[in-house]
Amino acid sequence: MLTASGLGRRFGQVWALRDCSFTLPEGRVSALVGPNGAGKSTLLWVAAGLLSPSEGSLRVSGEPVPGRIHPDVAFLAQSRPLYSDFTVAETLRAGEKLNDRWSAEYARETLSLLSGVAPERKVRHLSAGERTQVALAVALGRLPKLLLLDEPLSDLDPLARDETLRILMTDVAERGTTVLVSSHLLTDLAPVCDHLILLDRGRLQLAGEVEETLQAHRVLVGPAATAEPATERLIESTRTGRQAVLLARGVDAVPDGWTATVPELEQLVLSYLRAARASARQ
Ligand SMILES: Nc1ncnc2c1ncn2[C@@H]1O[C@H](COP(=O)(O)OP(=O)(O)OP(=O)(O)O)[C@@H](O)[C@H]1O
Repeated sequence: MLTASGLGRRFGQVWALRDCSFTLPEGRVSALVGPNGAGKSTLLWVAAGLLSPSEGSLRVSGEPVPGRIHPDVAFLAQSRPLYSDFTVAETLRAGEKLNDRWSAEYARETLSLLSGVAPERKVRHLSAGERTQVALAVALGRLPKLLLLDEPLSDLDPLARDETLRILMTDVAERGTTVLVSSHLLTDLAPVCDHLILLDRGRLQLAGEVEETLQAHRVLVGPAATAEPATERLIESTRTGRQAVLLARGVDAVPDGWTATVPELEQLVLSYLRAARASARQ
C-alpha cells in the first residue's frame, strides 16, 4: 500500500528525514513512533503528497505519490485544519462537496460514536479534543484506503482515546484500511498496532511486524561480574549494583545465572532510543 525507498526530506541544511525504506502492510495498523523532532510529521506530510521528497521515492498502491492528496488517502494533520467559521454540520457538508467518494452517514456515525459534538456548533468554539474528533470524522468520511494520522490521541480524554482506537480497529477490520498513526502514547497504541516504524533524528531505527520484532529480542538479566551473553547485536547494557540488564537481538544461549524474557513494546522502543542518543553523543 505504501512503500518508501531511500526517502529523505531536507529543510535548508537540516535533514528531517533521511534514507528511509519500508513497506506498510495492507489492512493493518502501523505505529509511527519517535521522540520530538524525529521526523514523524514530515514523513506523514510526504506520504500525504503535501510535501515533496528531497531524495528517494514514495509509492501508494504502486503509484508515485502525486504533489497533492491522493483520492485514496486521508490525512489528519497535527494542526487539525478546519474552517473556523463553519459549523460542524457545514464542515461535514463541505466534505461531501469536496470529495468524489464520501459517506455522510459514516462521518456522522463516527462523530456520534466519539463525543456527539452538536452539528450546529461553530468549529472556532470547539475544544482541541472536539476539533480532533470532527477532523477524524471528516478523514473517515472520505472512505480512505490509506489513513494517515498525526498524533490523533494527543488531546483526547481517556474515553475518547479508547473510542477512537475502537473506531480505527473496526474500520481496519470492516473496510481493510491501511493505517499509519504517529503517537507518543505507546501504551495506548500497543494493543492495536501490528507494525512498528521507529524514527530518531530522521533515521529509521526499526521497521517491522511488532510481534516478530519483539520475539527477535530478549531482555537479559544477570550478575554484572560475569561475562555478558553472546548476542547477534547488543542494543543497550545497563548496570545497577551487582546486576546487569541487557537488551539484545539474536540471543542463542542463556548462560547460568542469567534470565531471558521477551521485552514489552515500550521497553524495546525506549532502549533503541536511548542507544541512538548515546551513540550520537560519542
Ligand atoms: N517547515 C519546516 N522548516 C524547517 N524545519 C522543519 C520544518 N518542518 C520540520 N522541520 C524540522 O524537521 C525535523 C523533524 O520535524 P517533525 O515535525 O517531522 O518531527 P516530529 O517527529 O513530528 O516531532 P514531534 O513529535 O515534536 O511532533 C525537526 O528538526 C524540525 O525542526
